[in-house]
Amino acid sequence: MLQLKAQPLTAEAFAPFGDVIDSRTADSFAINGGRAQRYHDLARIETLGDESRPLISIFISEPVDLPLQLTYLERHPLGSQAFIPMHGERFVVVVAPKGESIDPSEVRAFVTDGHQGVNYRAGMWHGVQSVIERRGEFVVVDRGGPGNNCEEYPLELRVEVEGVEVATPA
Ligand SMILES: NC(=O)N[C@@H](O)C(=O)O
Ligand code: NI
Repeated sequence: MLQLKAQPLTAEAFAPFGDVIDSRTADSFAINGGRAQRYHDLARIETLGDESRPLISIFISEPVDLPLQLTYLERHPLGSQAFIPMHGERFVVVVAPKGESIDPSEVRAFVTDGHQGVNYRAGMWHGVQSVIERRGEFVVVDRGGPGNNCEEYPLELRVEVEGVEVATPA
């Protein structure tokens, strides 16, 4: 079993896998007469294939137990997938580079700080949404349309997250 320790998520470390969505590290410009700031174009949405279109959904997810145990990673070959927490929820992000197989030495694990969302590039291997500490509500932006857009790769993973309260049952 592959054992990993989640590292704090940064845009630089996550850059090979996608975008970190965070107003604190993004440029912005004034709109609405100066009453609001627009943090513009924070992630690249990919929707591939005929009749594809972007979807906006909401996930309400129970927290995972820690250490996080995964038995596979998945990918969406036809589109990107973004997760944006609605109430400051933290989550574990496990990723591996695109390809027809996964080299265990290239798997990376991160933990978000509650302000951050992520956007996985199309075809990027990742663990399923894994909110920690409490039930989470996320805006999800990904791809709809024909074709199989979810493939799994079996991989036994155990991810430790330091300094996290144990989730209390809902
Ligand atoms: N199944 C689904 O919509 N979600 C997964 O793709 C995930 O990454 O959590
Ligand atoms: Ni996914």
